[in-house]
Amino acid sequence: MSQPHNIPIRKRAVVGVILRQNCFLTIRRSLTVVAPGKVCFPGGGIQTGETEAEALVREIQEELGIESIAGERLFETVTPWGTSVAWWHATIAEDAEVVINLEEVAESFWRLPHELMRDPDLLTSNRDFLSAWGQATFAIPGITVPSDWDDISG
Ligand SMILES: Nc1nc2c([nH]c(=O)n2[C@@H]2O[C@H](COP(=O)(O)OP(=O)(O)OP(=O)(O)O)[C@@H](O)[C@H]2O)c(=O)[nH]1
Repeated sequence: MSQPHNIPIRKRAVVGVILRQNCFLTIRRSLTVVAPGKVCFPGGGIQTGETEAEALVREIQEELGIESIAGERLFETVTPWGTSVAWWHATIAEDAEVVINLEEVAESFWRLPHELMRDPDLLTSNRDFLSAWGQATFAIPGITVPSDWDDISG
């Protein structure tokens, strides 16, 4: 765990870290969901009886209309509002075409790490996730930390 555990866990969620040519697949949340307009990875709450990997694949399908394969569990955090978030690497077909679900997602885009880090709309927890990656707390398959990461994240 990356954070102290004095926060009671009220909910469990999973998010998908998907890469293509050094870019992360990211979404801008729709204006009708929690944290409207914020930028983050696809993901959502884990339903009763679901494994994290099952929830991951379901959420990516629901939000982006693409099939994915759950890879490695990378990291775990607890948000200040009591959501335990499991961060998973996931893969999609090279030619997979994203079709966003407009009820949940306003837009999706591929972002280089520094572009994401500098986005003022990035969810704070995602900035923390990228910082931890930059400090080699965990590795993400298929991408290495940019050599100028300290300048980017500082
Ligand atoms: N989707 C998503 N949620 C994230 C990310 N990072 C992060 O801390 N979260 C947290 O994980 C939780 C689940 O996100 P969510 O709001 O999309 O899920 P939800 O249960 O409302 O939606 P759902 O109805 O699709 O399950 C929220 O507390 C959210 O703040 C991220 O990159 N993507």
